[in-house]
Amino acid sequence: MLRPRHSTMATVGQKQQAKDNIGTLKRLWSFLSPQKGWLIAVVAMVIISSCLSLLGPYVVGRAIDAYIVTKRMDGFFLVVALLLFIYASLSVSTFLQSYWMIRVAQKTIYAIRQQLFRHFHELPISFFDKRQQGELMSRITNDIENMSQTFNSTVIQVISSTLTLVGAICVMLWLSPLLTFVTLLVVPLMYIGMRWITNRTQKRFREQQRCLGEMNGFIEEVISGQKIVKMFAQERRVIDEFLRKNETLKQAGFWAQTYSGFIPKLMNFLNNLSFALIAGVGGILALKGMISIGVIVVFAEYARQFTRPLNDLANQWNTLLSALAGAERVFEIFDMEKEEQDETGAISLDYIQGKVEFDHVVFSYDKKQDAIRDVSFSVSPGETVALVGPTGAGKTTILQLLARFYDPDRGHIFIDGHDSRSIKRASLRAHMAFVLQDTFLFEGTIRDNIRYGKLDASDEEVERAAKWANAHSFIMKLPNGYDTVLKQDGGGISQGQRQLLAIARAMVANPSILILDEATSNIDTVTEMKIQEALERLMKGRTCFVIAHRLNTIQNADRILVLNEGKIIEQGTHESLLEAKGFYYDLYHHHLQKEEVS
Ligand SMILES: Nc1ncnc2c1ncn2[C@@H]1O[C@H](COP(=O)(O)OP(=O)(O)OP(=O)(O)O)[C@@H](O)[C@H]1O
Repeated sequence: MLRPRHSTMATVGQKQQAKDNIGTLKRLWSFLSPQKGWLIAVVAMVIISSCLSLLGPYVVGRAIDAYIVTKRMDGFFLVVALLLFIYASLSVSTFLQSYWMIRVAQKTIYAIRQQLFRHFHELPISFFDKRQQGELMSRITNDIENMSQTFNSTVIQVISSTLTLVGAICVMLWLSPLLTFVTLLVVPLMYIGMRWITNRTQKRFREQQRCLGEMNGFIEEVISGQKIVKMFAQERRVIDEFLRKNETLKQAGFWAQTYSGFIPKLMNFLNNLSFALIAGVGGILALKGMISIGVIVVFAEYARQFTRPLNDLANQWNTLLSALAGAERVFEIFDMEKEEQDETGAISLDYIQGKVEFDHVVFSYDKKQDAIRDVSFSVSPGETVALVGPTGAGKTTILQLLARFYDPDRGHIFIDGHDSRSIKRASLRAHMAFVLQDTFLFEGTIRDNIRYGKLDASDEEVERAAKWANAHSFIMKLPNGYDTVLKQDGGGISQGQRQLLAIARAMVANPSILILDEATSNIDTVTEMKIQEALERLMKGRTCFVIAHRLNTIQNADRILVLNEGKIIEQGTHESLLEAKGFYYDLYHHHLQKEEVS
């Protein structure tokens, strides 16, 4: 009873798959089409080389009948010279076809990679929040590489194999329809075998790519969090987890390769079968004088030429399926909705004073539970606001909304009186600088890392900012001063020094609004004092929002916003809040004070 239902579902699935594959191929074509001219040249070369490879055996067959069987030597050398010419031209045309195709492939892959990388930058922060870095990197590296290899060889192989097949069948039919029929007897077997195999391989290849992406994500996570792994002695658990992922990948890879490995074996068997049939039936026909020995030789050679392209097509089919699986994953990223475009008529602000207003702002990440619930407050230019509250209270979310990484679901945020939605995101962020807990430094010189805050800053500006940020003296002690190259993510300098560089970077940007997420890590007292002093200089005259952990920062803030469960429950100065003996009072006595003491 279940069987028919099952097979109907399978057919629907296959139809959908075929539709998806055609869709993916169409999208690939949109990337290939700018290279149309070169593609035409490649196809021309493929046609020439396919004709030449068909011509060779035909000339050999004719030579056997005309010269060898009849033992005539006149013209024999001419035939040899002709064969030399055919095979030399074949070499040249095959060289040109692959040289031009590689050119087309590399240009196309370059365009896809470029577009994908650009697209990554247009995606909203929420996209990155939900995904592993390594898995995304796998798409831009592995999947694209997979496509590149397919472009390099598959297109040529598919065209050349198809042409050779059609050409061989035509010549065979012309020479002997009966022997052609015998040769073609194996084709239905090939079709059935291939269908059986490819139905199984595509699923497995997709699974293999997915597992590879997942494993890359895991590796990336473990390598970047290696310190934490060691600190918590989690090596065993991590290795076990890797073992599980590796095992899944091995299984997926094993079945994908095993099924696809059946193809050449099947082809080989059918090849030999058709060879035997030609020899047997051809021999009988020759004995009866119906065909010549030369024709049998041509058929035997064509049978090889005939199954080889089929074999190639089958192999290429696998490569193509695997590349299509990769392409699907790449296009999946292209289909992700970009960060909302700036509203039409959105303005750019050359200068902002730094007045910030939240007006009944409500926001939820998952559209189920509100992270920010009806938050309203107003901050004057130059004011320093400390955000305090227990973990998950919504402090970071408020700052993310301010920088328009997300927009409120309800309510408004005004900057200098303009609704933040009416300001271009880039323009708004250009007036802000961030000094976050985990300072991200890029691979490059110290100078370039500071200059990241303002790309056109002069060397003098960079050094002035570093001096203000108390970073100059440690930079000068480094072997190459400002030209010292930092390893990826600032490896090679201390946590405190990284923070000083982050302050210098913000300083050079000269923002009107500063967003600080104070680091909680323990830093020696001298560096801590340097950071404190640098921050005070940086904050002066700017509107500052600080997720505060240091008592000192909180006490010095013009205003403290106390958050709990997404709501502002109290606000005021340190003294006034203590006097009120409310939530802040408890927080101060039970948490903030202790943290400071420790
Ligand atoms: N990217 C996200 N996707 C879904 N929910 C999120 C996301 N980021 C934060 N949240 C949720 O939103 C709420 C507020 O989080 P938020 O990070 O703003 O708190 P916080 O006060 O900054 O906490 P902490 O002091 O621990 O950094 C929490 O319930 C949190 O789980």
